[in-house]
Amino acid sequence: MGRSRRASVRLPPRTIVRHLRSASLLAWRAGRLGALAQVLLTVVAGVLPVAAAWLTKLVLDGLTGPDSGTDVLVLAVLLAGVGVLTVVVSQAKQYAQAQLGRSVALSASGRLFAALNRLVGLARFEDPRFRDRLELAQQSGRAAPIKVLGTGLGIGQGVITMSGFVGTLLATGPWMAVAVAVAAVPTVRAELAISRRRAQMMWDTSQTMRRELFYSQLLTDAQAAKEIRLFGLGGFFRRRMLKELSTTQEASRRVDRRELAVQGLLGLMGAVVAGAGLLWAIRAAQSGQLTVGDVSVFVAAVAGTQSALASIVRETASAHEAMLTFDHYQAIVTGPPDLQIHPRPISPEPLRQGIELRDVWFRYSDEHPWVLRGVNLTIPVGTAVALVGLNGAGKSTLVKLLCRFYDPNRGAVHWDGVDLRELEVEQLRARIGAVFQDFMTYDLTARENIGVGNLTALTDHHRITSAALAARVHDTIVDLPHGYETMLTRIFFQHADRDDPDTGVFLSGGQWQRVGLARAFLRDNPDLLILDEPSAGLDAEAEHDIHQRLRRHREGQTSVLISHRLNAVRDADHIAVLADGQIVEQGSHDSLLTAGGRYARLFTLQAHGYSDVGGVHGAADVGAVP
Ligand SMILES: Nc1ncnc2c1ncn2[C@@H]1O[C@H](COP(=O)(O)OP(=O)(O)OP(=O)(O)O)[C@@H](O)[C@H]1O
Repeated sequence: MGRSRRASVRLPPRTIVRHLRSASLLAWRAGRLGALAQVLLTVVAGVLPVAAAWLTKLVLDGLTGPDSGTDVLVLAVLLAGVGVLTVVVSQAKQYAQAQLGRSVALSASGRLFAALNRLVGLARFEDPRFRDRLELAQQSGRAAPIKVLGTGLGIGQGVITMSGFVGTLLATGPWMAVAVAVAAVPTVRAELAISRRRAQMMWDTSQTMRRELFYSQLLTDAQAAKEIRLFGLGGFFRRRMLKELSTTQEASRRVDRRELAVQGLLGLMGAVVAGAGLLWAIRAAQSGQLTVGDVSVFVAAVAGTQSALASIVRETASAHEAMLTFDHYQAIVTGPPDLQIHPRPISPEPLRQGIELRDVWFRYSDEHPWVLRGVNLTIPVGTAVALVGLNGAGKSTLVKLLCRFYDPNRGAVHWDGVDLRELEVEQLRARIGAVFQDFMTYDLTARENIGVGNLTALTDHHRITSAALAARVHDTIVDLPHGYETMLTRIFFQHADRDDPDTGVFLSGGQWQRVGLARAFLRDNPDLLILDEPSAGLDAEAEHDIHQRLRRHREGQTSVLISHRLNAVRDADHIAVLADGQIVEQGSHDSLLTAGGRYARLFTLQAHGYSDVGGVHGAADVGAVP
């Protein structure tokens, strides 16, 4: 944990005040009625202890004084009423707080995820510091506004109670009011220091917490279960998870211990002050200076002032801590865009000439090596361009730049001569259809798994089935227990349904791949079709079939195809070979074979591999070539 991580929890007072305002506004906008109810109940809750103390005094004085009569009974009934009201108000406050908490959680999560969706690129999601922030932001966005309101009201309640008791103290033993106030000064400092320490601890342990979460999710993940069992990794990951958990716990134990020591000392000091006051009050009562009722209200006033003051200090420290973590929420919600946003973005026109990469240099961050080093490539409209290269050559990175998930560090990608940075990014992506190597398998129905490829067609049965037919997965889907409405997961079902196949199914890897293809086909005639290893999980027959279909589907369309099976790319109009971050060869299949370079070597190697075993279609993985 570096120095920068430690420094980040200190906030200037101006920022704290700004966060306080934002958090209060968030709570207020989320539930005005709930917030008002809280304020009202807090005022009542603040007055009640003072009323109870005074009524007790009056009852005691009535009982022991000369004119005891029916008034005492009335006072006793009032005292009992205050007792009942205290319980009712406390319960009502709890309910109002929980209700407000729910509204704030809804509103805060809505804002946070809207901010995440505004990030158009991928870099932030891959930045560990951002992920740490996100983890804390999810907690603090929901908790901080409630805490701020709660602490604000808690302080208000404390002030009301304290004012009542301080008045009482001033009337009975004014020096006691001063002593209680002076004893509170170190408490304020200590509580604020502890709150800072706790916020620091949360930031310092955020990575450990994320790792613990990662291991615990891994141990419960259905997909990971296979390897974990085969390789006997259960104990290994469990130990790692427990280690991370105990590291986090150790850090929080250290803060708890310090808090315990500080609280103990402060409690001792408070007890000494209260004890001295009690002695004085008893002596004063013995000498006839105070009545029994006076002693009771004095003792209640000392205890009440101390506890109200302690609660004010605690609440202040808690608000301070909440603001330190709320900073992460604010940083994400009000953070700058991840990619450069053009002030007046152009709406991209249908592709007429082509896409061009001009001297594109790219690396994932300053700490990473260059992946692309001056790539120049033209993808003319209506042509199929294949990207070929060893594992890690940068093929997927290049297509991610075409979708503008990242911007090049140097050079530019042009869409009909316009830099992608000048185009409206959502509209650009609406013109691109893609199947990625690591496509998603959603825990949704078959229809939705295809429909997410184009939300306007989500409920259009005809379009969904056409896409499924094109990807040759329609027959598989209609054979499922509920056809297109079958859930392609079994993770959401109740225990009682676990043996019922109707509740959801698992697809094979190849079947999923076809669903992924159908998803891409749902985009009507995209201007650019990206196929990054679209057939890696298919059997030889299916692969051949899919490639035939893709060929037809691509016909006349602008497409970029990545495949390690060179047989699948030989029909492309143009083949570009990537190596060492550059295009080292390009041309048609025939011209590249004639040139006898890298492509020719790889193709011959694969072809030999197949002729050795008598195969015809497909080829071995280029990445396997040393
Ligand atoms: N998100 C990322 N952050 C940092 N480095 C990355 C990231 N994605 C890829 N890389 C690195 O960039 C390089 C190129 O990766 P890329 O996935 O583009 O290669 P590829 O040619 O598609 O490989 P493959 O054939 O194995 O799919 C690799 O060295 C990889 O480690």
